[in-house]
Amino acid sequence: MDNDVSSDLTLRDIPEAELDRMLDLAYMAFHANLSESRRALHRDMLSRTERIGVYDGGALVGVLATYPFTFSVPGGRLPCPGLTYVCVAPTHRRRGVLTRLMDEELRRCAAGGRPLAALWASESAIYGRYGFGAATEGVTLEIDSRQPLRLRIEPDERPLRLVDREEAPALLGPFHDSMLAERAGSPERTPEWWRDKVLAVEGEDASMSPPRVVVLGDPVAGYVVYRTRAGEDGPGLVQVDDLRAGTPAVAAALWRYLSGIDLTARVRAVNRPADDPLLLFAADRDQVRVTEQFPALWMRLIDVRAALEGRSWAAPADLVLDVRDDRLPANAGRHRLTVSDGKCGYRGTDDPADLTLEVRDLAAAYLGGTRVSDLVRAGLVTEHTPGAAAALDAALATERLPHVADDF
Ligand SMILES: CC(=O)SCCNC(=O)CCNC(=O)[C@H](O)C(C)(C)COP(=O)(O)OP(=O)(O)OC[C@H]1O[C@@H](n2cnc3c(N)ncnc32)[C@H](O)[C@@H]1OP(=O)(O)O
Repeated sequence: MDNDVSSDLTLRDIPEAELDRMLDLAYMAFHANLSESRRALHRDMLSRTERIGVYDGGALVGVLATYPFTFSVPGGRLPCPGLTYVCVAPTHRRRGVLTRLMDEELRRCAAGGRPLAALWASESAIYGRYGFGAATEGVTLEIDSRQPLRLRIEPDERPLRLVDREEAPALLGPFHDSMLAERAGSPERTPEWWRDKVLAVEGEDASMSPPRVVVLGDPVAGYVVYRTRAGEDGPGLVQVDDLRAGTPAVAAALWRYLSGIDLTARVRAVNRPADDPLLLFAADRDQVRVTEQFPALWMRLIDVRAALEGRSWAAPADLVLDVRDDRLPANAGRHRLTVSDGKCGYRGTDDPADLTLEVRDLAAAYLGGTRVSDLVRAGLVTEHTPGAAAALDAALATERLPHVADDF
């Protein structure tokens, strides 16, 4: 694809002075028409990113930015840039501009010693070719709250309290951080991320209220960030942006609170883990429905060895993986994965492979969200040694499904 880019296109860093041009391009590509205050917020957030652009003469025609995230992986955390604002001018689409940006970004990640990269895709067809696999899934849950939420467990009866937006990051940050160990797949949140993203007064959907923050327990045992919208002719909607609870009883108390808010008849949590305990402790599954299921975080193993050695492992294994990686050939070829005492080693070998797989499929399985044996059954991974996929699954297994609540 690189050859398709005409020679007068150049790639370089986007300076801060050009943030408005970058936003103009992004709003055009995403068909957005945003308020001045929202634009100012985006400008501020973009100023904290690394940015690369493709220019046609003086015109900016393609952009890509990265947030400097650290992500939870099983048993630890690893540097993992979050790719965002990926867009190409409609006049320059399908000429290899994205490929050029992406190859440069992957090269920078590798040179900078970043073992992983992650993104949310606007369309699922785009990023597999660059070695990204869908590593976490989200589900949308809807509660019919015209009736009180019926539960099979006793909710925590401690009082709930509303917290100011300004106080929330300092109060919730340490609790949120401590919960990251429970599930892989989430970025650590800085105070700026809380302020500008999670708790932005004007959210992505301008029809929703500012965020409300409700906390249970002191010290914090659980919290919810939600927004509401009045109904046109009837009861309105409660939209849950973020809910975390230390125990099932605390989760039950928060869901019951949300379901009881006056003048609303529906609670919608757009992005929850597929193994959300609410689906089990709801007494009436007709009252709580899964209305959508979607790939959430797309992950790229930039340095397969560092990524594998940087997570913890659930069962011993001794397997030769033959990894295919066209874009970062340092990852390609046969490697022996040996796991003992929860740690793995990964070294090049000439021994025959037990499994042959593309790096995008290894990324899908990396956080424990996709089973390698399912990928074998789907014809995507080749199992040369019977039982090898099951052995790798046992080693990769995590107690809970990975999940990311933060989109970016
Ligand atoms: C992390 C994020 O920010 S996600 C947001 C992504 N951005 C958007 O959706 C905004 C609107 N879309 C765009 O700006 C552009 O169409 C982009 C960025 C998706 C693609 O940019 P382009 O420069 O056109 O991509 P490029 O020409 O490098 O395409 C490379 C390959 O991907 C394919 N491809 C690109 N976009 C898509 C797509 N949306 N769906 C399916 N295939 C696609 C191309 O056909 C091409 O395939 P080939 O190598 O087999 O020929």
